[in-house]
Amino acid sequence: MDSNPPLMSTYKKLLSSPLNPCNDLGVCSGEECQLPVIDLELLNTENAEFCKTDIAAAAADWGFFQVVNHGIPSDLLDRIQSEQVKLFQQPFDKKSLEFSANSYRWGSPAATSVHQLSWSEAYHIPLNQSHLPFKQIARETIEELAALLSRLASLLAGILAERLGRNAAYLEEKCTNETCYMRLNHYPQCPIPSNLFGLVPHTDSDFLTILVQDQVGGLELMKFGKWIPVKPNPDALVVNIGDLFQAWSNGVYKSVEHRVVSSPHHERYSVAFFLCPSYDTIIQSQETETPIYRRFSFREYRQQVQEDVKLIGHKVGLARFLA
Ligand SMILES: O=C(O)CCC(=O)C(=O)O
Ligand SMILES: [Fe+2]
Repeated sequence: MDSNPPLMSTYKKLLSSPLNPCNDLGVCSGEECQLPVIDLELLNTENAEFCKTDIAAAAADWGFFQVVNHGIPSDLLDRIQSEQVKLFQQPFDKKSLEFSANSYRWGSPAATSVHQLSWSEAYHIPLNQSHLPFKQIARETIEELAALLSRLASLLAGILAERLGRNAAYLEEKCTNETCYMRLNHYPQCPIPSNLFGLVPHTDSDFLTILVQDQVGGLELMKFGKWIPVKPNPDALVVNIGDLFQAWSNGVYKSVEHRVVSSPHHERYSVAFFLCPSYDTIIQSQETETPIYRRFSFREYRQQVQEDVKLIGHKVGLARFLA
């Protein structure tokens, strides 16, 4: 019994349509880049202030950076990886029958063009649930990782807030398990020779995201108008700024577009942690600044994103919230 979702048969028509050539996705052949690497151990030394400055500079220049000495034990990362393999290796029928559309996604249900097609499957794990939507994965492993990533995300968000001269405790107070979530991603090997998207280009609708990825590669980010592949670093986690931080920082920190390109040779796994505030949190820049964006609540933002995806097939994001 096959464990991979029936992506090929479902999208056969779309993939063979001459109106939809899949060789023009702008898949990059550019050089892999080494994102800024921040050694978090420095926060415990007399160089802590330099380290914080580097974090804020990376968030402003790149919107993406890597962290090493991040405090997540490597054996926990190994454990989550093998749990994830076990979970996705279950027969597809079981995965699709057992889990609601809210907790399991495969492909791109609404895709009408290859540009909207994601060659992947994913589990959504809200942290406010006392039970996981599935029994097949060790709950303790997920909870252990979620707790550590949540602490790390708060630490980084606090530093980024402080560097803006804003109250560092504010984000900690607003971003609780009530709305934060994790996503387990699986990108099956893709037999189409001209690579398709594993995950379509997007920005994240949160304050910041922490990504645990394996060594396969495929993540790319937009910089200087070009797609740049991120070289996996076995010791590092990838951090990226989301839309809410871009708005809250009045454009200082950048929510950068990113995507995953599928591989014809390897499958790939990743885990993402999304730092989100409670739904009624108001996102606004400091009063002393001329705002780029109008003030909005996280609830309003999420609803608008969902509405846009439903009505026009993609997220518009912050461009809808200009002042
Ligand atoms: O798997 C990856 O490398 C990126 C995942 C991602 O961007 C997301 O889940 O929002
Ligand atoms: Fe993302």
